[in-house]
Amino acid sequence: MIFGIFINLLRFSGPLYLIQIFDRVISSRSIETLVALTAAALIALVASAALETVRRRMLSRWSVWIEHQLTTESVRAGLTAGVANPPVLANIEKVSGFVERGLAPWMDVVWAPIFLLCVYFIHPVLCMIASAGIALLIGLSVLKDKLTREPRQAERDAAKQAKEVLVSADRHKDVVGAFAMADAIAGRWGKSKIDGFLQRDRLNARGVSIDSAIRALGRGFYIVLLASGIWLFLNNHATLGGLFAGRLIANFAYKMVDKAVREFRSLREAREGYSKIKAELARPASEEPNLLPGTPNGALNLDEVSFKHGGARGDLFRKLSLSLVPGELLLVMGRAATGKTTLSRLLIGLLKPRTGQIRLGDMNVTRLPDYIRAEVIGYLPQHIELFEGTVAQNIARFQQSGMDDVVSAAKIAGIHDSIIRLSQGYDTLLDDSVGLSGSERKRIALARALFRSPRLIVLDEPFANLDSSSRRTLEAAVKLMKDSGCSVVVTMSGRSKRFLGMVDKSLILGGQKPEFTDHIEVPVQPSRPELRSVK
Ligand SMILES: Nc1ncnc2c1ncn2[C@@H]1O[C@H](COP(=O)(O)OP(=O)(O)OP(=O)(O)O)[C@@H](O)[C@H]1O
Repeated sequence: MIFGIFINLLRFSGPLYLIQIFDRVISSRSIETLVALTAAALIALVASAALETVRRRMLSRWSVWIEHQLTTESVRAGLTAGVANPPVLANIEKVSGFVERGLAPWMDVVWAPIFLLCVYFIHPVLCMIASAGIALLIGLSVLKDKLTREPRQAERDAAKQAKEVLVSADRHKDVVGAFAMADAIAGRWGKSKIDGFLQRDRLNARGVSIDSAIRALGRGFYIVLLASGIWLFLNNHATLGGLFAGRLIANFAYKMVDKAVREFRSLREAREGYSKIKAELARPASEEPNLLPGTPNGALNLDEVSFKHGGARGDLFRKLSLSLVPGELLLVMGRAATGKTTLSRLLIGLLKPRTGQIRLGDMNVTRLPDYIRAEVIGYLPQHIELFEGTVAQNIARFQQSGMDDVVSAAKIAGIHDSIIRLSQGYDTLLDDSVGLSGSERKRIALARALFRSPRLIVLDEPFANLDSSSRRTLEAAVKLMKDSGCSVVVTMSGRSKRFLGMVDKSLILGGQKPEFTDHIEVPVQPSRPELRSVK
């Protein structure tokens, strides 16, 4: 704003120069005055340009600073909450974009009334014409914003939909190929694209006609102002210098308003974005982590844990209690959709129990800071996803790490030999060209779970789709983990007799007792969801 004061004060050098030239130099015919005035006007021009440059650089740096301060933290918070592209990012971009391009015109526009007041002192008629022109300009711009808002949003939605169709097709390209779905998907994409074109056409139809009216208004404003100035001059109501200076100042005011209203949409979007960011930042911070000195051991305790999925009618688990001492293995069995994955996600702290507590050692798992949780809990999800990056980066979870930890995890997971046979060994990039089998990918994911010897490891359906040799490797890995004092939770919907020899405790979900547990006495929990637990 301070820069704006000087930049706008310097603008008066032009009108003052005109008044002096027309009303003084022409009558006095003084060349010295002409040279001195011209030099002063040029100096003012250079000073104004320099100030404008500095102001722009400051605003652009400020905009980068805003993004830098907020985006990384927002992405981190979003990813922690399971959202890869949090909506707040778009709001941050709107605010920083406005600061870079729209803020200067909106700070300058407060000068428009001051300029109009100066025109009034030159002649009230000029001021009235200028004010009428500016009022018309504002009216047309508000109308344009109103008429184009809806088709603009519809066009954005259609473009987003078209993009999502392609992203989803890319993610499931095997299915697309196997079921010859290319035509159907191209059709869906084309429909969204055509919707987008139609909306853009509506947008253009409305926007273009108002834009033409605004352009015509600008030219008309120039002509009417000149004509009325000449009329005033001819009737001796204004001097020639006053006429040109008045026109120039009125033009400044009009241009300022014009620039500001062009940024009207970005001002509105930035304001909305800013309120959303503020609301996001004002959310109560999550409860303080219950940090205690030392690393938790692998003792796992579930104390009357109940859980309900958002939108579900009843609890999936009700008052579930169990405990594991370090080195014990809990086998969680149950048919499809009985809650094995949900329980795994509760144990690793990704879901929060509705009531009750899950503790690892003395720490409440759901309140553990992410970086500690990642150190002490390993997880093998049911559906394996590896990231674009090298094998070593995937195992080390993209953390800075020595190769010793990576190789040791790969060895326990039984994948070391396969990795060193790859063209670049641990530095091989895991992209589509790497021919890894499903079980090899699973073992890399297992190595990622075992990286730096966690205290609790949760394996969700690790035996699904494994051949007998891979099963044996996995069983050996589980045994090694148990022997090192790590608590292990394994979910399973099938049977594995060999594996049962290692199980210390088991939990049956869904009330259906698998036949291979006949020798175990199973107490039945009466309330829904028919949870049974056994020792
Ligand atoms: N995000 C969610 N929102 C609402 N309900 C969910 C959600 N995730 C899972 N469910 C429901 O919770 C129940 C348990 O699902 P879960 O995936 O935990 O079962 P599961 O035993 O692992 O199944 P499967 O063996 O088929 O993988 C199912 O009825 C499922 O529809």
